[in-house]
This record gives sequence, structure tokens and C-alpha cells, in this order.
Amino acid sequence: MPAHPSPLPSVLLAGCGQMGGAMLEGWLAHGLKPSVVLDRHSRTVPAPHTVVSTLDEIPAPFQPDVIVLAVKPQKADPVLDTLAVLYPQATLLSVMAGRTVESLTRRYTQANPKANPVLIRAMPNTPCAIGAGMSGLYAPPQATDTQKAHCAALLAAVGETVWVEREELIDSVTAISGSGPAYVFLLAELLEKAGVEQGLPAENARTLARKTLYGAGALLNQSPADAEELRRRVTSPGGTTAEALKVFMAPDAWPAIVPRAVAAAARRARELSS
Ligand SMILES: NC(=O)C1=CN([C@@H]2O[C@H](COP(=O)(O)OP(=O)(O)OC[C@H]3O[C@@H](n4cnc5c(N)ncnc54)[C@H](OP(=O)(O)O)[C@@H]3O)[C@@H](O)[C@H]2O)C=CC1
Ligand SMILES: O=C(O)[C@@H]1CCC=N1
Repeated sequence: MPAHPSPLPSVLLAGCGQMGGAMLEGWLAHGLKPSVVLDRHSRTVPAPHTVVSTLDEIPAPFQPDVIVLAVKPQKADPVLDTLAVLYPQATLLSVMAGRTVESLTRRYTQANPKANPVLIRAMPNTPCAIGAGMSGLYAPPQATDTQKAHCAALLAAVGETVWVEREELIDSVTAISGSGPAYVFLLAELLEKAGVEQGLPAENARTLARKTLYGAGALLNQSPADAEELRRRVTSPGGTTAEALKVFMAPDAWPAIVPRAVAAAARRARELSS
């Protein structure tokens, strides 16, 4: 990944697990103003950045441009309570599924009635770790251009970004691109298994499945053609693909299952909202 022409804003990354860690890898590759990572599991970051295992360990003068909330939604409240005292005027970028601007702001101001935070939401995905992330962002009307630019810069440094105009659309983004890599990894697992059932050695089945998803993804990314057209180009009339697609595209198969799965993810995001 090329070095960023100007360093990214300084962050306090609260939570450095799967998603926080993926973003941090990309940010470090780009160049980040001196930042602090909070995570209770030991990890290291190169100087001048520091890792703390509790918020009490943050060096007193440190004032991040953006606090990135990347803990599980169910574990956010104690973190918000302490942050509200330490950083009453913060710009917070939440990548948490579900939790709304209103619920996060309410918790923050309950913990410190003098706090006046601005919450921006984003839904990234783990390919951020290799600069191939896809993030949706939402900013409420009170967010300033600088606050939005800082948050957008962080996510643009690790992939593509789209802004959505209504907060509830972040739940839709979550169900498509936030959770989406898992759907693709599931397909890789199932193709690999099916390859073994067809008699391929396990190592071959694994390579064939992974590289097919990689190649098809890269072609989708580069080609101006619609996915549907790219699919047609593989499907010879009366050939092998058509037989497989009859199974995948049966009315009770993928055309029914994919929207149902996406709706289930979006529903769960709404359940996590408060
Ligand atoms: N995983 C993904 O693909 C995506 C996740 N997200 C969102 O990102 C957020 C994080 O998800 P994910 O990265 O998977 O979760 P993880 O559990 O992998 O990461 C969170 C990390 O923060 C640590 N942590 C939590 N609370 C504290 C605390 N008070 N002090 C110190 N460390 C703490 C956790 O430790 P411990 O486990 O011990 O609590 C864990 O190491 C979620 O809100 C999720 O909705 C968004 C997009 C995609
Ligand atoms: O499964 C989850 O809840 C998180 C949000 C999107 C991806 N992982």
C-alpha cells in the first residue's frame, strides 16, 4: 500500500479485535498521526503509537482527532462512560453494528452531562486489512465538514467509501458489505468441500475454490459489465454451468435464500440499536 501523502488524523482506537485490527493495519501502512490503541489483549504497535489495556493508562496530554469505537455493541457502555469523562467534546466514529447515534450520544451524555460529543457512524468490513475494504458512512446534520473529512479519510485509506443519507441505511450496509465477506468465505468453504467430494485432493480443492473467488472478485471489480453479464459469459448454452445454475437459481434456492439472509442480518442490526 503506498504511503499516504499526508498522515491520517490521530485516533484513539477503542477495541482492536477483528475489525479494529483490520483498520489499524491499513492505517499504519498509510501513516497515522501519533495514536493510541485500547485493547485488553496484548498487541504491539510501532512507535510513536501506543497500546493501552485500560482507558486509565492513556497519557494525559493525548487528544485524538477521532475516537474510533470498535468494540462489540454489547460491550460499549463501560467504554463510553469513561470516554465521556476523558473526552467530553470528542468526535466519535462508531463502526459498531446497530447502535444508533441517539443511543450512543444518550449514553455519553448520561455519563457526563457536560459532554457534547459528535457521533458519526461507519460500517466497514475486514478486507480493510488489505486496503480492499468497503465502508458505508452516515453523519448526522450537526457533524462539521472537518469531522466528516477526518472520518472519511480514515475509511478511504483502507478501501472504498459511500455516504448514506439516512441512518437506518447503515443497517442495510451492514447486511450487505459489513457481514458480506462472511458470505463469500462460506461459499469458499462449501466449494472446497464439494471439490473434495468430487475426488479432488484437499489441497487442490482449497486452491481451486479460493483462487476462483479471488479471480471472479477481481474481474467483477475491474469489468464495467454487470454481474449478470459476467455470469452469462461463463454459461455456455447446454453446458456445465447452466446445470449448476439451475440448482442455484431455483426459486426456493439463492433467489429466496439470499434476500432472507440479508434481511436477517439487517433485522439483527436493528435489534442491537440501543
Ligand atoms: N468483525 C467484522 O467483520 C466487523 C465488525 N464490525 C463491528 O466492529 C466492532 C468490533 O467487532 P470485532 O472486531 O469483530 O470484535 P472483537 O471482539 O474482535 O474486538 C473488540 C476488541 O476490543 C476489546 N475490548 C472490548 N472492550 C474493551 C475494554 N473495555 N477495554 C479493553 N479492550 C476491550 C475486546 O476484548 P474482549 O474480547 O476480551 O472483550 C476485543 O479484543 C463490533 O461492534 C462490530 O459490530 C463492523 C464491521 C465488520
Ligand atoms: O457480525 C457482526 O455483528 C459484525 C457486523 C458486521 C460484521 N460483523
